[in-house]
Amino acid sequence: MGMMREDLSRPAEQAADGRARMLLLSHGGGLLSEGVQAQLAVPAAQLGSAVARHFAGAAPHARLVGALPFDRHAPAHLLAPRRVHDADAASAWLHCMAGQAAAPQGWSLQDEPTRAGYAAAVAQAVQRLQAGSGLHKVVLARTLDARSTTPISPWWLARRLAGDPGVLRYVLPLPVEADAAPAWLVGATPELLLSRRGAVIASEPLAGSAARGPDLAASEARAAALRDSAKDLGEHRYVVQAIADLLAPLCRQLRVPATPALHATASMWHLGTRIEGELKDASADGLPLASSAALAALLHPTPAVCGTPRDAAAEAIAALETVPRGFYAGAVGWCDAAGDGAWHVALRCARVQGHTARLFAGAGIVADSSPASEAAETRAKFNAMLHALGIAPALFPHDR
Ligand SMILES: C=C(O[C@@H]1C=C(C(=O)O)C=C[C@H]1O)C(=O)O
Repeated sequence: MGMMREDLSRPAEQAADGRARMLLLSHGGGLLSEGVQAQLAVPAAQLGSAVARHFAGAAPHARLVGALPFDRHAPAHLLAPRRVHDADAASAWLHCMAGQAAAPQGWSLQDEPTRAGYAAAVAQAVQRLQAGSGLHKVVLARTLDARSTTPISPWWLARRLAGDPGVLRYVLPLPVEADAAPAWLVGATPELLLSRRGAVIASEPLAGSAARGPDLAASEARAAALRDSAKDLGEHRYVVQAIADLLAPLCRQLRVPATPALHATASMWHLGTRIEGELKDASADGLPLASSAALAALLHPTPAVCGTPRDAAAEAIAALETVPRGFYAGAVGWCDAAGDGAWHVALRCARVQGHTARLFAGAGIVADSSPASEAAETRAKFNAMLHALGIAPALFPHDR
């Protein structure tokens, strides 16, 4: 079912606007892909076998790059690039492309839902969670459309997101309708879904959050409160448990720390747990180890972005959210023919198309969540992107 499609756009055009380039860049490394040789557009459940079939007989360094959408049942957007460049080349390309773009200006902002609308959706979720119907956690997101009077370059935006050692930046060209303007998902995510190198795997889920902010003492106090918060520790535990339950049967050993650590980005505190394991040697049975893409598709979406249990939470999201997530809260990454690779949760991002950047932010809701605090948390999660876009906080729609 590995659907192979030839890319029909002209290479010269691709080179000029960067449409067929995907970028991943973190403190530890990165890549820049170029061109499209083939595409894999299957849903998560079929991804492992489609990736294995795609790589049958390929050289070990051959790679797939791309993303899984939030919806497990929607097709992934994976590409076999013509070339893959290293982190230095990726960085140089970003610098060059960003340098050719002007800073967007003349912003107008529109939130959907409004803060009050979001708080109302959280209140409805809390009712469902308290009703004892078996739903334990659901992650609800909201969006903010930032419109500029001038075009927004995804490369300019990705360069503006530099400087935070706790995140991985990404620029992902998105599939669009034939006559639509090109679109990208651009972001800086702190969350590792799954990495695999040989038999060694790691996942570092985050859940439970607080804003950092400029006042150091207040920020430290919020971090200390987060570490002790029963509500946040509970919210976090669902994620760790779900990942451990899915990985344990595949591993000969799996280390799951009993308590989370504090994880910082430039604007947020999170509770994070680094899970590490070693895959069972399945090759004795003549089976290859599950690829990083197959493992990412198995875990996705975790309760950090969807909820617990997964299907009931996805249903609640479909009922309570008004804007489709698309690739927000999906997974971005790469996998090579040996199965190694890394996949990150597509958070702290904007869908950039023409003059518009649609920002997304969500928060995990549990039975004792407060609608006002969850609205404030999502507002804080917009900050990194608002700052990168050069949008003054005062422009943010007033609380309604
Ligand atoms: C959903 C988002 O973040 C996720 C939700 C978190 C939480 O509920 O505390 C924390 C980190 C992420 O796993 C987002 O940034 O949009």
